[in-house]
Amino acid sequence: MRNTLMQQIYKLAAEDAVTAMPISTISVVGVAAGYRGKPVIRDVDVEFRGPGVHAIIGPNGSGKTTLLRVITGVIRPYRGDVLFDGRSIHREPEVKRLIGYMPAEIGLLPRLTLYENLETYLEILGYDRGFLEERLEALGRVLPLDDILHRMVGAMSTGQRVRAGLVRTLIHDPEVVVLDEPTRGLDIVLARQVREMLQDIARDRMVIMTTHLAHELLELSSHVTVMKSGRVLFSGSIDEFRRSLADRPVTLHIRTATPIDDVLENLGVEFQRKAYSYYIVRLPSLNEAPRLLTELPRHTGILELREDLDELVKALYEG
Ligand SMILES: Nc1ncnc2c1ncn2[C@@H]1O[C@H](COP(=O)(O)OP(=O)(O)OP(=O)(O)O)[C@@H](O)[C@H]1O
Repeated sequence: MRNTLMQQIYKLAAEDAVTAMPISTISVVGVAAGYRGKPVIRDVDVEFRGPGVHAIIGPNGSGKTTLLRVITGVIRPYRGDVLFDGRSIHREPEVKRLIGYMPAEIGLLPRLTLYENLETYLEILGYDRGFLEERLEALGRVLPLDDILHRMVGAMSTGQRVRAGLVRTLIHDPEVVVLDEPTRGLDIVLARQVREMLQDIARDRMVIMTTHLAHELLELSSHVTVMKSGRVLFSGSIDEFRRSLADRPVTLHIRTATPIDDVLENLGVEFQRKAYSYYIVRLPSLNEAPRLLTELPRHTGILELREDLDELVKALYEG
């Protein structure tokens, strides 16, 4: 087994949290929600069951973030409810303590240090300072905190801010971890580290996250929920989703450190070189992506990778 960061964190968490019981089911029941009285999600019925990564995908503006906000109790639905093993997050506020939520904007106050953010956050949740020190000691044994703990959040680099955001998200040892595009804006190496952490967390806990990246979806997720125009179009296992994608082509935009024409030729994929080391690769099916993305780093650095998951989802559900 890999001795990664999160395995260690969760070993510690298991020692700390003797009484914690994993949440086995989150049920979103008949939810309509939105802003200023206007619903942006409607008739949403979906269930997240068991440990693993539950990905929510869908085009921009389809309501993914709004759904996460309803699940985490940040906004109240106009209709319906969200039940954590039968307990309503909207009617029983203590249920919120079971969740660690990292919004797309990370959710830290920029004028405070990480430490001050953590103090404020735990105070809101009703924990005392002793608990903060205890958890920091546990997390600090495995997650580098020295360079970020007393740094003002507004002065952090993107990678530091995401690391700080994860510390804040995990500080109260949550049963359910909810993340809005956690790898957005990260370089390839850091994004991979974050994915490894999430995989480890998801061994025994529920992780619910949004993504726009097809390869991230296939690499990480056990379950997928597809949203479009505020409604859920599909919710099921990654295997069911893969089967529905089996014959769909996908286009990847890849920038590499050095040219890789011969590597791509050997892999037998269709490609166009647009500039010195910028390629457009057309795969016959999205299921081919993991093979390609495992092979390429053996030959050169990948500087940038984009795939149009939205386009794929659109093609799937409109055509
Ligand atoms: N705070 C807000 N106030 C008013 N409208 C909002 C607010 N947040 C989101 N919306 C609107 O709700 C709709 C759904 O947005 P949401 O952010 O949930 O979608 P999304 O699927 O997460 O999009 P993206 O992929 O771009 O992050 C959009 O039309 C958006 O403009």
